[in-house]
Amino acid sequence: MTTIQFPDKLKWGAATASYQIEGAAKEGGRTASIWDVFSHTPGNVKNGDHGDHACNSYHMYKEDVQHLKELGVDMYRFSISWSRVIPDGTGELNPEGVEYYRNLIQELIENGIEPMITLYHWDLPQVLQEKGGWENRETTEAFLAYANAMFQEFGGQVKKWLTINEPWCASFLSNYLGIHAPGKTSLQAAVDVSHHLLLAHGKAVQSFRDLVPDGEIGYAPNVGWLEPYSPNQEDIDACKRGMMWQKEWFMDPVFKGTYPETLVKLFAEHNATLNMEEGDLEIISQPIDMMGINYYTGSLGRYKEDGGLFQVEEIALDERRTDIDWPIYSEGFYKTLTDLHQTYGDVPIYITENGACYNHGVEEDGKVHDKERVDYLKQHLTALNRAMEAGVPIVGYIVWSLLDNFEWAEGYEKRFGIIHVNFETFERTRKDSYYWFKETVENHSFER
Ligand SMILES: CCOCCOc1ccc(-c2cn(C[C@@H]3NC[C@@H](O)[C@H]3O)nn2)cc1
Repeated sequence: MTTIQFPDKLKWGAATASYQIEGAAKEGGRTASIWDVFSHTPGNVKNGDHGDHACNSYHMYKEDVQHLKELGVDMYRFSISWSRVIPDGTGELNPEGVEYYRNLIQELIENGIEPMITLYHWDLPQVLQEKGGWENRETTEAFLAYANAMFQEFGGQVKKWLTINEPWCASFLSNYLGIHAPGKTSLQAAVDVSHHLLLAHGKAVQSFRDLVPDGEIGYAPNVGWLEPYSPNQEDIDACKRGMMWQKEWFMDPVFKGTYPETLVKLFAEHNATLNMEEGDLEIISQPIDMMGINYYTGSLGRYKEDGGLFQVEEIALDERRTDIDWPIYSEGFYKTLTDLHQTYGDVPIYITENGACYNHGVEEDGKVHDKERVDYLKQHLTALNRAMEAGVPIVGYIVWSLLDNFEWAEGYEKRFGIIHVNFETFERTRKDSYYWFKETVENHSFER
């Protein structure tokens, strides 16, 4: 047996998101978000699932906090439902909505768990979508007002903040590929949304410096790794293009104050122009205190002339896939982390999401034997440890997810939790992976 030992300074956490776990969609003054509309539109979500009740965490947050306390983690990453705290998208705060998050934060702190808030985890108020949503530059001002209100309400107790979760998903997956809300299929819309998300991020970072001067703020891009299928230059270039879409497009503006020219040109060739105003990039490239990285999967990449926008096709390294059919590629995690460090320097990195979809149910012994998830976590935490030893400044690892939850267009069938949720009774059952993660956190190490 080999021991994988982590430095004591590495923080451990678990993550969720508002639309995926809260439920109470029409309670406490909350109004519809784009995900309420999208999930209630037939055909958009598997099995017609939606987030009306989700994990019922709006009513069960105290139990969730107890699971976190007994897990022994340092921090809990959750997101705020914008339409719960500001039902009109702009203007008045909803006291009931604010009170829910104040109670959650209080419960966490009283149980020795540090809150990490994600301001935008995809659930834009529908009221704002009806005014153009993120395609409308004005939404960046609405986001700033929402962020400021949250900084003022919770900045005294909450010192770790993320502005935007997975901007690639919230822009291209949602407005070009049409797979997530609002389900558009316009490259121009996606390019506009991606820029406005980054602009909103920069405006919030600027304001955060005044409102929470002792806090840390960042954002949480998602990245996948594409390893060239062969040493042929066309395969190497195809992989660079494919990864640029999630990596350089969302990181160069923040860390270098520029967009990658290759993609600006590629989008223009497909009639999608980057519409910026003077000063936008200065706002976007405000220094941040940390970067969240969400990593799940990777594969080999090979040039394919008719391989879509980036002329690349993905080929799984081997047949092992999770139950959401994503290849398992922990070496890609190591390569992603070392590549980011080489490209963007010593910005502290939180792994804000890493985890696997396995759809085990509760067995007759009342347990959930998700060995495959434990194996996935062992492989990826080994890769993380290698990256730390290679000098990558990783400061935290936050597993996705604490609970099985609403996995967007895949609905409830796809389970990422270390805790099983019965979506009829809302009963929580700790999986084998919960107990393995608890021991790993406790010992800062595991055997493999
Ligand atoms: C190119 C074609 O691609 C078709 C599908 O494309 C994707 C890509 C990525 C995802 C995806 C889902 N998740 C997990 C969530 N992260 C945030 C949290 O809320 C988790 O639920 N991350 N990425 C889904 C679909």
